[in-house]
Amino acid sequence: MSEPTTPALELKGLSKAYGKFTALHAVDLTIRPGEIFALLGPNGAGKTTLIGSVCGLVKKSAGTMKVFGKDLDQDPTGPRYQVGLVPQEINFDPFFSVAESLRIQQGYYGQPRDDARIDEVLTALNLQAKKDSLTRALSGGMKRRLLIAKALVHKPKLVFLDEPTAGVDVELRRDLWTYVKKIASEGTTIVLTTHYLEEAEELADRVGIINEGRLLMTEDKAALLRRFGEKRLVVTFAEPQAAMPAAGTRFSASLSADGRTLTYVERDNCAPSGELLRSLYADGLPIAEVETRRSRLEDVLIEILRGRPSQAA
Ligand SMILES: Nc1ncnc2c1ncn2[C@@H]1O[C@H](COP(=O)(O)OP(=O)(O)OP(=O)(O)O)[C@@H](O)[C@H]1O
Repeated sequence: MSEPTTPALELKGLSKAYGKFTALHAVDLTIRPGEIFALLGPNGAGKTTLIGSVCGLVKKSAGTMKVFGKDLDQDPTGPRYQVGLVPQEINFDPFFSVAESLRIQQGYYGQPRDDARIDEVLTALNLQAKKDSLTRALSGGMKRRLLIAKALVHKPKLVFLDEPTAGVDVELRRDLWTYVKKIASEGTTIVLTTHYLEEAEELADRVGIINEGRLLMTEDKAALLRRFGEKRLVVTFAEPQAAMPAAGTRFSASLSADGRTLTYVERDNCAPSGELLRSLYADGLPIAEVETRRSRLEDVLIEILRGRPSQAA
């Protein structure tokens, strides 16, 4: 049996009320060290409130929060030195240069000046050429790169990325994905919120779904896609079929009203769609086009938020 490891983050009954409005309802969440966890949910679900509570930007109403086993009520500052946050909003002093603002950040986290680390982060985020520019002279995308550099320069062990690639170009998205994977492989724990589900699909080991302040589920991404996902085979015939072909009946496929397309939904424990296709060819049906489509995280999330998963657990 493996040794129990101390979670990177442990939330128990975390609640937040803004006046009469409850933004977080007793959230329990454990993040394992070294994992990339994507917290997904619609606008206003409570993602930023959760992250803000851990980072000390939001005052929780109830519950406990532990970072690497240390209770933030008992020590609100020490454990937070191990945390980095990429906030949604750009928040730096426009009068410092890029390098200066990173040096200040190192000092703020009680670290000695480390120019090599600054260079490393700037290179990883493709910002090296702007090292001596004033931050106010950066473009929007470059500002976002700097925001990420600032969150990482003190080598945090737990990093929150709150919509890190909102409104940025494809190149930064790719750079960031590569860098996030690299630091995760070196042991950094990442909690990510994103509305780009492709981003969660690319990066996350595990996914949590939050809605209206309630954590609905947490699950390994691959298992979630297997459990709720489906594969769809759509066959278009060159000539309309008057009735469902025999093979389609055997596989419980469906035929469109105009007889032109046959659709087969393949789920776990179903016969593979390749078998149906082979039967259709063997029966000499006039197949013009074949298309397959696998559920993406986006499809799964929509189903779960609608409260009617495409397949029961
Ligand atoms: N300072 C505040 N005062 C009152 N209500 C607030 C405050 N901050 C957040 N809220 C409310 O709390 C709820 C959760 O907001 P939060 O910013 O955590 O959502 P989110 O999941 O991060 O959304 P988004 O995806 O849009 O960033 C929202 O209904 C929001 O209006």
